[in-house]
Amino acid sequence: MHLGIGNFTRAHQAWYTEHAPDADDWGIAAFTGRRPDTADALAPQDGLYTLITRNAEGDSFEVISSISAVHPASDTEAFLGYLRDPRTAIITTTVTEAGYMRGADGHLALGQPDVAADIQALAADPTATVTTTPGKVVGGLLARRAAGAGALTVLPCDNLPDNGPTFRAVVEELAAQVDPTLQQWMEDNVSWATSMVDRITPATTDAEREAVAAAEGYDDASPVPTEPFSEWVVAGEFPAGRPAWEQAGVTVVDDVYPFEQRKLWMLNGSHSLMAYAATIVGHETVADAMADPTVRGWVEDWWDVAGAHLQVDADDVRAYRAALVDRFENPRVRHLLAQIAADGSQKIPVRILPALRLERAAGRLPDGPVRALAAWVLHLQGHGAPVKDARQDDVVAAAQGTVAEATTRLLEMLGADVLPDDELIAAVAARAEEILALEGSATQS
Ligand SMILES: NC(=O)c1ccc[n+]([C@@H]2O[C@H](COP(=O)([O-])OP(=O)(O)OC[C@H]3O[C@@H](n4cnc5c(N)ncnc54)[C@H](O)[C@@H]3O)[C@@H](O)[C@H]2O)c1
Ligand SMILES: O=P(O)(O)OC[C@@H](O)[C@@H](O)[C@H](O)[C@H](O)CO
Repeated sequence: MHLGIGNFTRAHQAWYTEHAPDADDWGIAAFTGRRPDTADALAPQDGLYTLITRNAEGDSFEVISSISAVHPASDTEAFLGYLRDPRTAIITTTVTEAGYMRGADGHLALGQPDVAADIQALAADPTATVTTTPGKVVGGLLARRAAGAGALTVLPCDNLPDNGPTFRAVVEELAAQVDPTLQQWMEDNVSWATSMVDRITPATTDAEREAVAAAEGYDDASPVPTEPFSEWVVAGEFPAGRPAWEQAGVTVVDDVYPFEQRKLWMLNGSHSLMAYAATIVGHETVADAMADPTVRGWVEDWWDVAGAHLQVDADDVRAYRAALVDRFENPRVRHLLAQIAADGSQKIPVRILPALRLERAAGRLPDGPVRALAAWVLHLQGHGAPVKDARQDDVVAAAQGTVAEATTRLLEMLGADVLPDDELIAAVAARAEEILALEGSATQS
């Protein structure tokens, strides 16, 4: 089962499952996370869609058939039905960082209205329709326990550090409010796996639909564009089995952390930096931003800092960084910075602030992470990409006033992995001024 079908899972988990040698034994029953769009588009195509791999030299097209059913998020009957079936072995998720429903303290946001409503609904009726992902999983596991359908694995595939334990914590916290007896059953029956996922997968536009029609001669309402590179690193137990993913290129390890830290800081960190800073300068896509020597210099500044703290050897960091340049410069992957900019309140704390905290602890204040933070503050003040955030009202309110005031409030609000101090605040304000001096310059040339 997959929760949160969108473009990424169709370029990644579904692609690995398609290419596993035992693919015929497996199928993915996918649910959208909130809106029914993807289910509406894919159901008439029997879950089939075209994956467009965009090489610098041209496109290749592949029909993916590993998604055997697609349901809207609201289809509770189907959802519980799969979990009552012992053949369901794995729940994967791509519900975005915001979908984990965590508060600033990292725990389940119990006061959040959707979370509170799910707890109330499940306590009254364990088969109730609920809307948050932790709520759905608790309802699903209650149904699985009642059906005696046995063990399974939960395998999150979102860009979050420690996504397995993180997801486990919010599910257990919600379960404790609904039915504390589920805890022991989960301990005996649920394996929480962790994964690092990587494949740059932009949103679909009409250009992709037209490309499929022109090259392949059929209409696909929902093709997925992606890059040639793909990586999936997985740790965990699969008591009910899994596709032979390792034969399709998945790396199975005991500890995902070094892979995840490298990817979240180097790739996603520089993505966030560009999403805020380069949209202020006037760029629209990652490739445009990378072609601007000033922005490229900002990215290199960030990589110098982030790379120095990774738990992988220096040669590996160099190779990863060189590969990222090629991936970001791929002219055929049109990855909109505005898409990456969403939900900074969930991303900045895991992509940028850990390296900044390490630098502050060592008495340093390097430009790379300070500039990324400054650019996010400016973004929240209305510069560059439009603000779209799971904590929209809170972050926009906190960002009022001067950059110094805004930065202080935002760092305090984020739970202070990095505490605001005078020197840091002055540095953020100085980097912000430099970025603002270039506002709109790319669109004026
Ligand atoms: N696109 C990429 O390049 C990429 C690469 C690696 C990892 N990811 C991970 O996959 C996630 C989804 O990316 P995508 O490109 O498929 O996006 P998408 O917009 O195509 O799909 C997002 C899915 O998440 C659901 N969703 C959104 N907010 C939710 C919420 N608050 N609660 C529950 N469900 C919610 C949506 O309904 C949809 O089903 C990302 O947030 C990221 O964590 C994406
Ligand atoms: O998908 P998000 O919103 O978590 O982050 C936006 C991008 O940084 C991200 O999608 C990358 O393209 C991806 O993580 C590459 O594997």
